[in-house]
Amino acid sequence: MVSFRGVGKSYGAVRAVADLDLELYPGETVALLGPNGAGKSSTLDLLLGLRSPDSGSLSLFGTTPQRAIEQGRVGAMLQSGGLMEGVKVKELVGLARDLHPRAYPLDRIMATAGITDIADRMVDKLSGGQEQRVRFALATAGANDLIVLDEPTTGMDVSARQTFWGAMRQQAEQGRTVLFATHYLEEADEIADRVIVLHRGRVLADGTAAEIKARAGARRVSFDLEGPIDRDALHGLPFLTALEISGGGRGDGSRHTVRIQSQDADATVHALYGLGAYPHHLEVSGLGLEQAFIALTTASDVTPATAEEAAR
Ligand SMILES: Nc1ncnc2c1ncn2[C@@H]1O[C@H](COP(=O)(O)OP(=O)(O)OP(=O)(O)O)[C@@H](O)[C@H]1O
Repeated sequence: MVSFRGVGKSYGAVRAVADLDLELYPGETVALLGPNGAGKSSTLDLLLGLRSPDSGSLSLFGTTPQRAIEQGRVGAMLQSGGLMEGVKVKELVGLARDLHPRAYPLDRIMATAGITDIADRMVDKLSGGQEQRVRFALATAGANDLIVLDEPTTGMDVSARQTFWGAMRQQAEQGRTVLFATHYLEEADEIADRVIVLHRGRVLADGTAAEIKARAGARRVSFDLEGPIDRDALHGLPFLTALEISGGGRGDGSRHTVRIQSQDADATVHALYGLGAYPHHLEVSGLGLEQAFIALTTASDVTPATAEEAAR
């Protein structure tokens, strides 16, 4: 239903999207992740026909983005662009409803977005989180087949976020495709059934959150050490990608907690015993999505971050 073939987009010398191939299928909930400047917003702008590609081609529902939007197949909630001022919330949502070829009843849109209680508020008097909910109402004013959300929960409090994702789940259960860009990796982990990691305008990884975590390869190893520690020897352990040592006072008898990221946890632990160390509370676990994301993006950088930075 969405197809990018070799799509490129530059702004002057900045290559925001580079030779991007991407297919989205009906009913998927897809998270678009990437560090700042990775090209997420540019990709969404291209998808929505707000910008034209310099190279390659893209289609939505077998037609152009503009045509698909005219047909009321796409709803979007973007980061940029202010809301219309001088109108009440219900008037603005009513306007979006009137423009939608397959609109839902106004009460239902307002209730779904959790804005019934602010229906009579002026749009320019809303808090950041309330504005986001109104944007959400505008994106879901009718029966869209695809919903595109650029960092939708920025500024929302915990309960607003829960309401928001509950409503999005309902949309997905009704067979809609939901594509959202986010910096909240836990949202991607919990909500998306597919995660696409963009970096420097290209797809770096594409799969379920579990696949992305496995793809990062690294595992976490943590343990405590009693007594004096040899920091250089720990830094010299094989296959380390990150090392963090905490605790330990000035006295020799104190306990340190060591957290390691390793590309080969078995070999690292073996070498640790080889140092004559006796690790207590040894734990080996997979990476969370956040660490996997950092491991993947830093590994692909020309200048990788230091081990300490990667561990943070
Ligand atoms: N209108 C523009 N003019 C010039 N450069 C731009 C423009 N829009 C984006 N860029 C540049 O293109 C690159 C990709 O930006 P984009 O906003 O798509 O990234 P992003 O992944 O959405 O970033 P963020 O997470 O910070 O929102 C960045 O280097 C950005 O500075």
